[in-house]
Amino acid sequence: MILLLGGSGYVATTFAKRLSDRGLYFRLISRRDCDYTRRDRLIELIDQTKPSFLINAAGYTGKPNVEACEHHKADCLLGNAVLPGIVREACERRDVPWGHISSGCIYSGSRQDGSGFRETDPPNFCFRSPPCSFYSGSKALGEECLQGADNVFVWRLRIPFSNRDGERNYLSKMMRYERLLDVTNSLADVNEFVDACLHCWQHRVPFGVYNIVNTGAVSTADVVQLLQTHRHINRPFRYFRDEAEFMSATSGVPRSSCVLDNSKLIQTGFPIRDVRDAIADALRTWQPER
Ligand SMILES: NC(=O)C1=CN([C@@H]2O[C@H](COP(=O)(O)OP(=O)(O)OC[C@H]3O[C@@H](n4cnc5c(N)ncnc54)[C@H](OP(=O)(O)O)[C@@H]3O)[C@@H](O)[C@H]2O)C=CC1
Ligand SMILES: Cc1cn([C@H]2C[C@H](O)[C@@H](COP(=O)(O)OP(=O)(O)O[C@H]3O[C@@H](C)C(=O)[C@@H](O)[C@H]3O)O2)c(=O)[nH]c1=O
Repeated sequence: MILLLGGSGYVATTFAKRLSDRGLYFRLISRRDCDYTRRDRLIELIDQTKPSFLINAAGYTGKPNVEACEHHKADCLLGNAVLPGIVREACERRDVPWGHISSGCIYSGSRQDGSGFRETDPPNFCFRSPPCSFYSGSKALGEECLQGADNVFVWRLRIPFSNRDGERNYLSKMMRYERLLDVTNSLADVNEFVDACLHCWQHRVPFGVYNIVNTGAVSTADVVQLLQTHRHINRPFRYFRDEAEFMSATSGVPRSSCVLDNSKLIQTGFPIRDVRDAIADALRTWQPER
C-alpha cells in the first residue's frame, strides 16, 4: 500500500488517478483526515496503515501562482521546507522508503555551455544564491533537509501541463494570459511525470534526486506556435517586452526560467518524450474545461 500525502492537491490527485488506473492500492491523505504536518500524527498513521512506500505530494504553491508565497511566508516555509524534514524523520523511524515532489524552479537559466542543469549542480535561484522567489527559496531548503537521506527519491517537477484544460495547466495559462513572457523552459507532462516517479519506485532504481521533465526545452514563442498549429488559435498573442516589464506589470516576483537535463532519468530506462511532441500531443487531444 502506498500512502499519498497532499490529498486535495493537483499533483496528489494526478498520482491518485494514475495509481487507480494501474490498480495499485493507495490511500490519499489530506490534512483534513490526518494532520501529517505533525510528526507524531504521521508516525501513528504509518503504524496504522503499514505502507510499503509513501509519496509526499504536499506543499505550498500559492494560488493563483507563486506570487502568493511572498504574502504567506510561514505557510510556505512549513509546507515546503519544514514538512519534508518531518516526513523524513517519520519515514526513517519506521523504515519506509518514500518519494518527495520537489521543483526545478530552484534554478535559473542553463549551464554555461547552454546545456541543462544536472542533479549534481547546486541551485542558483534560492535563498543561498539570490535573487529568487520565496517559493523557490523554500523548495531549495526543503531539498537541503533531505540531504544525506538514503531511502528517498527527490523528484523535481517543472511547469506541469496536460491535455486537460485547467487553471494549473501551463498550456491553459498560455491561452488565457493577456500578455506572455518569452522565456525558455523545461516543462513536464504531469501524467508522464507521475508515471516516471512510479517507474522509479516499481523498478527500484537507486534513490536520489531526479529531474523529471520532458526532453529538451521550449520558448514561449515555440509554445505559441504549437497552439496556433494544433488548436488553430489565430488571434495575436501579446508579449511583455522583457522580464523587467513583466516584473513591473505583475507583482514583481521573479520567475525561474530554466533548462534541466533529464538524462539521469532516461538512464533508468524510462522513455520520456520530447517536450515538443508531448505538447503537440496534449493539444491534439485537448479536453476543454466545461
Ligand atoms: N503545480 C506545480 O506547478 C508544481 C508543483 N510542485 C510541487 O508539487 C507539490 C504539490 O503541488 P500542487 O499539487 O501543485 O499544489 P496544491 O497547492 O494543488 O496542493 C498541495 C497540497 O498540499 C497540502 N499541504 C500540506 N501542507 C501545506 C501547506 N503548508 N500549505 C498548503 N498546502 C499544504 C494540501 O493538501 P491537504 O490539505 O489536502 O493535505 C494542498 O492541497 C508541491 O510540493 C509543489 O511545490 C513542483 C513543481 C511544479
Ligand atoms: C502571470 C504571468 C505569467 N506568465 C509566465 C511566467 C512563467 O514563465 C509562466 C508561469 O507563471 P505562472 O505565474 O503562471 O506560474 P508559477 O506560479 O510561476 O508556476 C510555477 O508554479 C510552481 C508551483 C512551480 O513549482 C513551477 O514549476 C511553476 O509551475 O507564465 C506570463 O507569460 N504572463 C503572465 O501574466
